Amino acid sequence: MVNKSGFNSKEVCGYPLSIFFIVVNEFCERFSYYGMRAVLVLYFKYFLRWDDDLATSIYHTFVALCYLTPILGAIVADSWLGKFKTIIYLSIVYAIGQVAMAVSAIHDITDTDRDGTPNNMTFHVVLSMVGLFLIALGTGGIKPCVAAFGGDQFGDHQERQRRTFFSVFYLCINGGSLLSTIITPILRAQNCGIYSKQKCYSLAFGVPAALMVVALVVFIVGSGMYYKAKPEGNIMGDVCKCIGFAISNRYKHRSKQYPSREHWMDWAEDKYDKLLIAQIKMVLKVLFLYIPLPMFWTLFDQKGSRWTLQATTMDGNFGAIVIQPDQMQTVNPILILTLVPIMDSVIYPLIKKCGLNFTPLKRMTVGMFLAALAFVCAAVVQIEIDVSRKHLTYFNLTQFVNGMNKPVNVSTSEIFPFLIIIRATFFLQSGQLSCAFSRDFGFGSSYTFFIPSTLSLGSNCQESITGAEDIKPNSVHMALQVPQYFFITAGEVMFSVTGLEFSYSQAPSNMKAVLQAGWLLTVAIGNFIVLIVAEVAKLPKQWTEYVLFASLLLCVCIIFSIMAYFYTYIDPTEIEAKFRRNVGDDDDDKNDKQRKLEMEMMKRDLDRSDDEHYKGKQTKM
Ligand SMILES: N[C@@H](CC(=O)O)C(=O)NCC(=O)O
Repeated sequence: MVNKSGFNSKEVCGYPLSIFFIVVNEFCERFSYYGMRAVLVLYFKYFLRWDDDLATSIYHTFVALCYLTPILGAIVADSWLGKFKTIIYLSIVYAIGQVAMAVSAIHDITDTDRDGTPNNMTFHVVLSMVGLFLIALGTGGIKPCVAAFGGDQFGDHQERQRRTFFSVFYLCINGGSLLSTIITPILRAQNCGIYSKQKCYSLAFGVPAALMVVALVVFIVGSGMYYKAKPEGNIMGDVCKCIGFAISNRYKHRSKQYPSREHWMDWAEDKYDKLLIAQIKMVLKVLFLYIPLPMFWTLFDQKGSRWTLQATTMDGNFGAIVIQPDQMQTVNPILILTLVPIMDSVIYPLIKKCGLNFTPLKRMTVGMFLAALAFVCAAVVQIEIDVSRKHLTYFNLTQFVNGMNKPVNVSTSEIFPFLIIIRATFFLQSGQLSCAFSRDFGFGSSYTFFIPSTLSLGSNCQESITGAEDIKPNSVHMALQVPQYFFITAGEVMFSVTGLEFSYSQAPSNMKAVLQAGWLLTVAIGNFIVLIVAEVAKLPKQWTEYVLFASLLLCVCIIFSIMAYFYTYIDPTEIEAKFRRNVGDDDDDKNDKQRKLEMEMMKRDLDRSDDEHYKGKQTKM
């Protein structure tokens, strides 16, 4: 198959073979990203021993950084390296970051006294922060490139196949996210270590690191099959320069003696192409509409922080399986995989049949409302938890009272997680004495075990050791989080999937990437808002913070619906064609030299008439 640029690519069932490598790459990369992110907040809390607020703040700073770097990636790819090389180089940076995270979580490295806790926490903090910075640079940098690189592989005659590719691409994102969010919490819950056994964060970060290496290798293997478009020049730079010129030119002509122009961007006409100005106007119109959007992400991204911390205070016993708090996040991709097809093939057509015009902006407004509703549900669940007063911690606190007159060494290994309850086995070691006993725990419970003075060589520890329950297990079930996950995911489908499509359809042909970067920027700002609101509000009760966020989004939702009401949908292709036709008509009549001459004369005439006009105004005044 020969694509639009004359590139001859191999095809399978009408699809370029190269996209197979891109789709697999995306699956592995998203596995790596979401797998690492799923356990991140618990790593901060239980490994680095940060409090909930610091853990939440650093988590959101990291997510914000991941969505700020796409601008950097887009600039590097468009103006310098091209998409292929940008993906390769930034994927290497990304993989190094993931490896740094895995190494930072090996407690044995600084556990000099071998008591199970790191002795030099600064080393672990610094290494993990460097790792997170590299990951943010890598994942954000490649984000606007991979999907666009996939789109580039199709010819103009393959519109249908390209659309299918983007759907499969989105499903791969959520497939990767779903699998990793199930697997990494399981790995994290294992015990591992050289000198002492601790929760295995190093493995939970190590597997995503390995998957990132796989993603890179798969992408490189496909190298010979890709169509690699040359960098088209820095469109983002051109846009900024043109806007800058319009502003400075407007400022230079700020005096009332100069006639105003229809749009402030028209002040760029003195130097820039009319088509470019028209395209920038379209982009600015959409960017203006983006202003309230970060608030949606402020709520949406808290499922990885506040909601995961909330789940640690709940009972994850689902009968046949025990769900880890960080595994609750899988509800989101599961619902995405089911809701997207249902919405597309049932709900939206049904609404259309009822004669309602459910425009993209209306869908996004409803999506915001649903996210606010999700936080109302989270607040109700939080009140339940607070009332139950059994929310100390998800981890079982265990202490031993030693009745013997010699020291006893106790170690433990837990059997996780596909059991109805958590069963912990303890190993006791004191001189010649060595025995083991097992106990079942409920989530959040705390026990004290008594080692009797009579314990000796050959004793049956299972029977001899008695225990007392200090804190009863968490009683509020994790299933209560399902409604809040349902509303936030339904909101995501209506808001995010529609928003992406809206941004694409309203963007001029050469600025689709600019608007994608703008869209991703709203996610970054949303995550910064979490930090600001949480810091400024400093509410004593978690449920009041949820209500505050729900109220803020509701207000923003009302503002957005008003803005949306005044928005008029455009067809960028038609507008661009109109401008090109005007230039084309000129081309038919004039040769290059003549046109240049005419332009010069026109400009001189304009300058003269402007001068006269201004002079005239001055005399009138
Ligand atoms: N629904 C999310 C994935 C998740 O949160 O598990 C999604 O589709 N995100 C888009 C992305 O590009 O990661």
